[in-house]
Amino acid sequence: MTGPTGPVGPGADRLLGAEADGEEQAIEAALRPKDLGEFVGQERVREQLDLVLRAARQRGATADHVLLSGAPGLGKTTLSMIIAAEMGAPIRITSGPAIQHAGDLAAILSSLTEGEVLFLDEIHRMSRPAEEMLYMAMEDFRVDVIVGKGPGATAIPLELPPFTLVGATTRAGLLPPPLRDRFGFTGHMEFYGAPELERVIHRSARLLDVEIDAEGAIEIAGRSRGTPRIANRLLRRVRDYAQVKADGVITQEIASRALAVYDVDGRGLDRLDRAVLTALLKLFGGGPVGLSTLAVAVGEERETVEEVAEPFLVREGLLARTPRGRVGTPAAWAHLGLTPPQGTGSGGVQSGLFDG
Ligand SMILES: Nc1ncnc2c1ncn2[C@@H]1O[C@H](COP(=O)(O)OP(=O)(O)OP(=O)(O)O)[C@@H](O)[C@H]1O
Repeated sequence: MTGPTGPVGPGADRLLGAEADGEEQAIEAALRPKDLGEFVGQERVREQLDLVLRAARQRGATADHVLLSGAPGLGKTTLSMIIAAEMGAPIRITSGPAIQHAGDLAAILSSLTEGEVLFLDEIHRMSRPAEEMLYMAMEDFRVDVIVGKGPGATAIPLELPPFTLVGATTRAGLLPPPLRDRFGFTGHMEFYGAPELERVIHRSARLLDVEIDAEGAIEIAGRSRGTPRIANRLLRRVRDYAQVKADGVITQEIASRALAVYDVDGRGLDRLDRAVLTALLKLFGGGPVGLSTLAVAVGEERETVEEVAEPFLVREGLLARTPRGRVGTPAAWAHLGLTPPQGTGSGGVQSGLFDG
């Protein structure tokens, strides 16, 4: 289907998606800061975590369990690896969706060594029985392994070595309170400001052996949606452009030209984001319009519009979710250089349709 700005399609370019794909993971590994000193930004979490880890080291104890919450690509995996490195401990990495049965978790827990860090990504997506096993493991370093079925089933207690669980979630609110309460420390990762993203970009450029000037880094940082993973990804695409179309050096002009080729606009919106906004403003006069209608208009699934495009548009103050549907804000009209019709569209915003 064709949207108001041309075909977007289910495979719409997600250069700005915050998830990492397979190939990217290897590059990310090379760009990961190795200790707290190298980790850019997140001052509060860094300072608090530094205290937690230092105190544990001084006591010669295993660090308390740590919960990290925040959007994808903000550095939760990186921080879990830093925790292990700072504690001089090995790390085991798994994720909630990979643990479907309590037995899967028992197998992992029983093979941990003393002091080991277990990183459990997307911890909110673990199955219920596994979650209940985790409660006991976190608190008492013990699990009950159930042998047999029905009335003849018996629980065999299994002692575990002390370990540090680092749980990561994009939605701390989705965690059941008994699980949340068992973490000794919770760090909430915020989106990064432009100066921090510039530091991430300069650091990555050094590691990738790419020459970039201050303005070039500012240009990329401004389009990175507050997310280091996206900043690193844009840097690599701009590097390609600089290498093929210029002398390899990234300046403001090169970054700007490159990102125009990749359809990333000055504010960090990509094709899908702009298609959604354009449909909302041009076809529906700024709304309110239902999510399903908006999705059909841009030729995407409801979920794609809701989960991929909208969070950033809402965060940027360009789109509002109201009880009567989606509404384009005055900032959206301004961003696309359009004039709102009199008395409708963004008028909905002024007449108090916001739901919060
Ligand atoms: N504070 C930081 N300083 C420098 N680089 C960072 C920082 N945070 C993240 N990065 C870089 O961003 C990329 C993504 O980080 P990471 O994989 O840790 O994110 P994440 O929050 O675990 O994402 P997800 O939840 O999607 O797995 C990595 O390449 C990492 O090097």
